[in-house]
Amino acid sequence: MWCHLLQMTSQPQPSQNLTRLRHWLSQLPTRSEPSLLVLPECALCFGSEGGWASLAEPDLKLVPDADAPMQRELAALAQQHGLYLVAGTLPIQAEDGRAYAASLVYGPDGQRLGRYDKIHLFDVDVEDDTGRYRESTHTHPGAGITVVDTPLGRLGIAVCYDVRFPELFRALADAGAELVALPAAFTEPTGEAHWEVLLRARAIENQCYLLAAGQQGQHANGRRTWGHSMVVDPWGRVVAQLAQGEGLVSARIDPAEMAQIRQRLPALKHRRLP
Ligand SMILES: O=C(O)CNC(=O)[C@H](CS)NC(=O)CCC(=O)C(=O)O
Repeated sequence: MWCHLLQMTSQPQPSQNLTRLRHWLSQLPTRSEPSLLVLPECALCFGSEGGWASLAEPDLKLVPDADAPMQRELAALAQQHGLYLVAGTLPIQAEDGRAYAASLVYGPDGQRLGRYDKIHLFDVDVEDDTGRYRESTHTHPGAGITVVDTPLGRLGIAVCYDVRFPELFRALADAGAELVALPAAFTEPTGEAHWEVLLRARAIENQCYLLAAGQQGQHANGRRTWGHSMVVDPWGRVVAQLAQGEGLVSARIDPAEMAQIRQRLPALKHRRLP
């Protein structure tokens, strides 16, 4: 079975980004078995000053007749292309005027299979042109983990800065995750220093696939993102990668190989601390 990552250079307006997304979906190989596609963080609306919370939609599962064009379009695209889709993140309204950074998962019939809200928010000072990141001013943190069963295996979700918190990935592994999708928008300096090491460490220590789809390039607000979207296998090998530019990254998922790694090196069973 195949998984695909889409690396994007998303802009503030959903319509522009949807055009790019439709283009890349048309480039996907047609296969008889369903595949999985992971989009980057903020795939449909990236870096609009104050725009994030104003674009926020009600959760369509909770308010089925809501005006929620992004959620309706993503569900329709998953169905049209017969994909399991991890739709990056999009803003879902929070009670306090901020928005959750929600990563929604759709099945090939367009049904929504899960929602994960980014838990760890990027309130960090970085040595780049932006300098000061304070994600929590417009984003409400999530509070719980999410796993979804797919034909490729049990899929956990984490978002971007979450990759620095190994306890989240251990909780996903404890919940049976065999693949973890990671929509991201890493900064250039932190990406260059840490991105690949963090991804490979999370894959090795939890003996799972890491499916990390990043933003890359220059965005409307002047930010530059690191890209290097990659699939890491449970042995920690980078099996597919796109350093720069928009595009698809594809890799085969091999559940039998993962089972063999877990059997021969049963570190997850050798844990002695709680
Ligand atoms: O705000 C937006 O428009 C899109 N969201 C992001 O870019 C998010 C929050 S600012 N970025 C990260 O979490 C970077 C993490 C990172 O770079 C690291 O952990 O080193």
